[in-house]
Amino acid sequence: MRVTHLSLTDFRNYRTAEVPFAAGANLFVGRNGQGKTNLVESLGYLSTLGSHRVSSDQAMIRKDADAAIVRARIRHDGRELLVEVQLNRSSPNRAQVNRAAIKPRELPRYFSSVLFAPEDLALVRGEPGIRRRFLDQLLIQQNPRFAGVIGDYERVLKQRNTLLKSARASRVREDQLGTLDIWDERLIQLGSELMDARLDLVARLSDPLVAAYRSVAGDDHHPRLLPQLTVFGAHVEDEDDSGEESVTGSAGVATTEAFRRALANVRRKELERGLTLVGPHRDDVLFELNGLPAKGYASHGESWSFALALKLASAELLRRESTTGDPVLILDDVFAELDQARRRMLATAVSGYEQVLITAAVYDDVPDELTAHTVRIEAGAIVEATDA
Ligand SMILES: Nc1ncnc2c1ncn2[C@@H]1O[C@H](COP(=O)(O)OP(=O)(O)OP(=O)(O)O)[C@@H](O)[C@H]1O
Repeated sequence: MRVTHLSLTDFRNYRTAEVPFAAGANLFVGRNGQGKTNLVESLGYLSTLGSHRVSSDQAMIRKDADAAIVRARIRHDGRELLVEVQLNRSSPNRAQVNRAAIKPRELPRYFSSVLFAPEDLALVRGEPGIRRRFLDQLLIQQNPRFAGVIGDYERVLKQRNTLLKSARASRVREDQLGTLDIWDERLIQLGSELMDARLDLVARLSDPLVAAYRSVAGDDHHPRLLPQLTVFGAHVEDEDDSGEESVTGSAGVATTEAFRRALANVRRKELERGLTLVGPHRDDVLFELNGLPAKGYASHGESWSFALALKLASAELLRRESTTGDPVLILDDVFAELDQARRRMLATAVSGYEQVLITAAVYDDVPDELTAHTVRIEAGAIVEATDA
């Protein structure tokens, strides 16, 4: 799929903007702080309902405005769609497809993009929550139904934690906590569905990741993704305190059963701490490079290649498995970080995509084959668009 036109209203530093897009590579250049990232961020938002820079939507609404509108004309399989989201300061966001209202969470059914930016280094170096969010976002892109599963799980988790906290405060005895069992069942059901989906996703990402790593780094490295599930750790901890190999993979034990046993094992601790200690909200996925954890061992360049390869692998998966076809690939501020050889390799790696959007402060950082359609941006305005 590809974007043919983007309209922005009060999005970040854009009052209004009308941006035409070409098929293939589109380069957005301009000095620092002019609005290049803002522009591609708007398209990232349209497909994931999130920003790669902020967790709150408020920052994306232009200062002094009440609402921001992102409207994109999309072409896929010979059909045109008008996809739109409105971010509101003081009321729920709204979305439309061809002027008909839809739930915002349905947007990934209509528009798909994968964005890579320097912030993605945190995928490798940051906290587990960043990796969980990455997996969940990809799950939702592949199947928007998961937004509901994840939302429900988080709600049940919150309610269960409230119950555990109040039990701790009033020192209620364990056997008086009948309602906890009811919450447990709901938590287990939703949590197992999420864990299974993440395990399956990680398995499907593995081969594309190896191929993508080779395509951007050229080295014969072996990147691996190893799921770390707290419910398996807790289950085996009881029999073997090392808990080492216990935490990776499903080891043939159904996640539902593992979750149930893990909750039973940690119940006393949970009542002491007033917190749910096992489940997908505490899981991680270990990124390994040549047998060593990337976090803490990989060099800056290797970590960067790992994060980039993960995003390219995601794009490949969406391309293979989704009805939306090729996602729009977005490379935000990427080329400045790479040496000449890697710039060329990346240009080759992305050349097969129907559309690639690139931002750069320095035109010469971007390989020639990606500069055919160049748009110059200054202070939240398109000042020039040229086709080679
Ligand atoms: N909600 C907002 N309202 C108004 N202006 C905003 C808002 N959010 C961000 N900006 C402005 O947008 C500008 C940053 O734009 P952007 O991040 O797109 O820069 P860029 O062109 O990608 O720069 P760089 O090359 O440094 O990455 C800043 O001047 C910032 O103050």
